[in-house]
Amino acid sequence: MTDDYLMRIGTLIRNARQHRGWTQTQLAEALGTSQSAINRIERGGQNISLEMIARIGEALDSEIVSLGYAGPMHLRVVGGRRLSGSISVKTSKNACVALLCASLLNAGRTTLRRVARIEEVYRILEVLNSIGVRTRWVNDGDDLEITPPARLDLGSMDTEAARRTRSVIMFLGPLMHREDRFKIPYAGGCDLGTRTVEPHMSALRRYGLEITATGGYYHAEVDRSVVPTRPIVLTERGDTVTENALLAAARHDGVTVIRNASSNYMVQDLCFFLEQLGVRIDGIGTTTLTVHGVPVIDRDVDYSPSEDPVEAMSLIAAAVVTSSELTIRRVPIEFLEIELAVLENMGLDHERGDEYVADNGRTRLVDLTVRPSKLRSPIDKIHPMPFPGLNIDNVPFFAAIAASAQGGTLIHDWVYDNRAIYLTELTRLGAEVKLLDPHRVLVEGPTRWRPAEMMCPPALRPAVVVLLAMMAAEGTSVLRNVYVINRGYEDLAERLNSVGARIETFRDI
Ligand SMILES: CC(=O)N[C@H]1[C@@H](OP(=O)(O)OP(=O)(O)OC[C@H]2O[C@@H](n3ccc(=O)[nH]c3=O)[C@H](O)[C@@H]2O)O[C@H](CO)[C@@H](O)[C@@H]1O
Ligand SMILES: C=C(OP(=O)(O)O)C(=O)O
Repeated sequence: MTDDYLMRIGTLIRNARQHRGWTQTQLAEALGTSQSAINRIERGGQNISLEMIARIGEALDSEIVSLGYAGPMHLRVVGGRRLSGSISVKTSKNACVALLCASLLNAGRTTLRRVARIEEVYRILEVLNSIGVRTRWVNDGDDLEITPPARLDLGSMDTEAARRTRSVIMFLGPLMHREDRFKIPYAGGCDLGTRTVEPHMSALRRYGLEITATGGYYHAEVDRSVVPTRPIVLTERGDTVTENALLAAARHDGVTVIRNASSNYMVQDLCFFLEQLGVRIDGIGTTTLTVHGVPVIDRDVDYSPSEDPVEAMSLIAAAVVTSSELTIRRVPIEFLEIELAVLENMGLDHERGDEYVADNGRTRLVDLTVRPSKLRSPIDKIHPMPFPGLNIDNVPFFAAIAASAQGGTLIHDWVYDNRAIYLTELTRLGAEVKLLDPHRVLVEGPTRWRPAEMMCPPALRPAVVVLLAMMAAEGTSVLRNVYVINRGYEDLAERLNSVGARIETFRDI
């Protein structure tokens, strides 16, 4: 129990220190102690006095390191309120994590602008910091500066942080350029059922990377005599597998053709970033990418990842279920066109402003106003496809929207083994959601939402869907343990409150 308590305090201190952009040495200096003492404290290996906790809190100017903040975060939602005004979409989790991994390709300093301050980013930063990469938040904490060391200390990798994300799998591509042998922990993330890594292995094998998965680790060994002599054909058009293949190709001395590549938003952001690193890529936005690799990359670069289409979809769904008029700014329209076409057919009244370009200079954005509408169920089923299909991560939001519409909607989530089941949680808030089989739910609307007290489903998007339903339900609901939401959304409760929601954050002691 004591050990567990010390670990939790240690993690809070580490998070607060990284939030400030400080190294362990900087914090040690501020406290007049040694870096090794800070390291022990952060790992929960040292008894720590209340006075020391207070001093650390003061040094880091952090409310986080104060008593009463150690437990999991919960939300109390007073629902039935209309939203109004405007809210801006933040940069995407999935591009940010890919770019953080990609920064390992560069010996120079990488600056990423307006990086989403979300738990998934923090986990990858913890992993990067633990292996010796220096990262610091600059410009009032908006931007992130990343400088890798000449040699990584992979033996010290923070495996606990690594195991909490799926994204760590994208270390494979960059690390194979730096090490002949290395290991990374099995990738984790949401509980969505089995997620294969086989496509990653078969793509990277073409660069001589052999992986054996034993004892909770992927053990990787690189045979540098093996290089791709013909196009790499991905066995799945997956996002992170495409990114891994790109990361491998980026520093390969030659031209690689990647076929059946995902052309989804995070892949495009990664391509634009690689271009800044001097890697030429033909075919961005298509399923065939031709990468002209550069063996040594050493540049100070500055890149602005684009806005998150899934966050935009979440906000559209928030407006729909609460029957609100809401303007959503900075919507990456190219990645929401099918969703909007479906919603239009369901009767959604909305208006798009003129297009403008995102800070990456490439992605097209619009401001979108959603108005209260009488929706009817779609004639056909809702099902995702790799881009340019309806986004896989947007499917769960259609459950909440369908529950607000008149009639029955079939949602076919063929992609994940274990995600559709979480949509049945909406029944606890009054929706009629029937699980037909592990991949299909039938939603019968409209719903008279009612409040409930619930645990957060262990999957990001279904968890947000439950939160949205709570916002629609008149009365007070409680959603417990929302780490999974914070994994992908920055200050969601606070931002929704700024447009009229009433969501309070609280924690157990
Ligand atoms: C960090 C990151 O970017 N995560 C995203 C990425 O994860 P990521 O790219 O890691 O997704 P996975 O590789 O796990 O693919 C998701 C599921 O789709 C299946 N699959 C995928 C493509 C395909 O052509 N055929 C197929 O069957 C996979 O077997 C798996 O069951 O893509 C997912 C699908 O868009 C998103 O939910 C995640 O938010
Ligand atoms: C499933 C998701 O992400 P990840 O790949 O990070 O688990 C998601 O963003 O909905």
